[in-house]
Amino acid sequence: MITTGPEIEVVDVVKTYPLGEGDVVAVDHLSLTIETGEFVAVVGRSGSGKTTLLNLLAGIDRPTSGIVRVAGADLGGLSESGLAEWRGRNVGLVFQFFQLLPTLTVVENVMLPMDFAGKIPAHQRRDRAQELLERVGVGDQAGKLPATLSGGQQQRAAIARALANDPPLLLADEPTGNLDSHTAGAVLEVFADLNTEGRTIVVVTHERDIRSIVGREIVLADGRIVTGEEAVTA
Ligand SMILES: Nc1ncnc2c1ncn2[C@@H]1O[C@H](COP(=O)(O)OP(=O)(O)OP(=O)(O)O)[C@@H](O)[C@H]1O
Repeated sequence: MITTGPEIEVVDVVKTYPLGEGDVVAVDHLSLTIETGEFVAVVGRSGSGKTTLLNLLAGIDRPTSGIVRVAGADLGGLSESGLAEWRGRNVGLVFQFFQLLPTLTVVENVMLPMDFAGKIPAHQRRDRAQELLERVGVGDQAGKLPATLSGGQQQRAAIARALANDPPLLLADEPTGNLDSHTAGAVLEVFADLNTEGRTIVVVTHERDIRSIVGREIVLADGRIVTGEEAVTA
């Protein structure tokens, strides 16, 4: 994982969504830097812009204005296909509702991003997928269909899938939002372990205990980063 400069650099980014009676400003002149190897939580009330920010970092959305540099790339300079290729190699995504393909077995779900990116040689993919599933504690579930797993097991499988192409950066949007508190804590521990291996991790979350796990909390309110008193009440 050789990188130069910070893993993430956001400079004066604005994201607006057109709405009938005027634009919604989801991200409002936001700048931030996240260094390689950081574990950061993005918190804030519903509608504060957390998911929008994460989607900008993943290159799923493009900013209305401003610069987004992630994992060595200026995302504004990439075409749609360039973005998809960059994402496949550099970013692992984890979502609230796991989004495993229901007709593929768990191990096949983990192999899928390897097939798309072509970064891992074909003959290594199944063994690598199995190893990743074992790494996150669900190696014994590899041959099953996702629907037969518990929520926590499905999220572990989704994390293994996010690691498929060994990305330097993991982005997770409410990864524990659909789990009970005990299971949520265990899943957050998986992220913490992956962070100690040097991976940069950004998690959007509503978890109250997140501060004891992550290195830094970024508090959003109305599309801006807030600090001090403002952050406490946000
Ligand atoms: N596709 C869209 N079209 C129009 N408005 C949108 C769109 N996506 C988000 N918004 C608006 O942008 C603002 C920020 O939304 P966002 O989903 O980023 O917030 P959030 O902090 O992730 O909220 P939550 O915690 O509820 O998921 C909100 O006012 C939302 O209604």
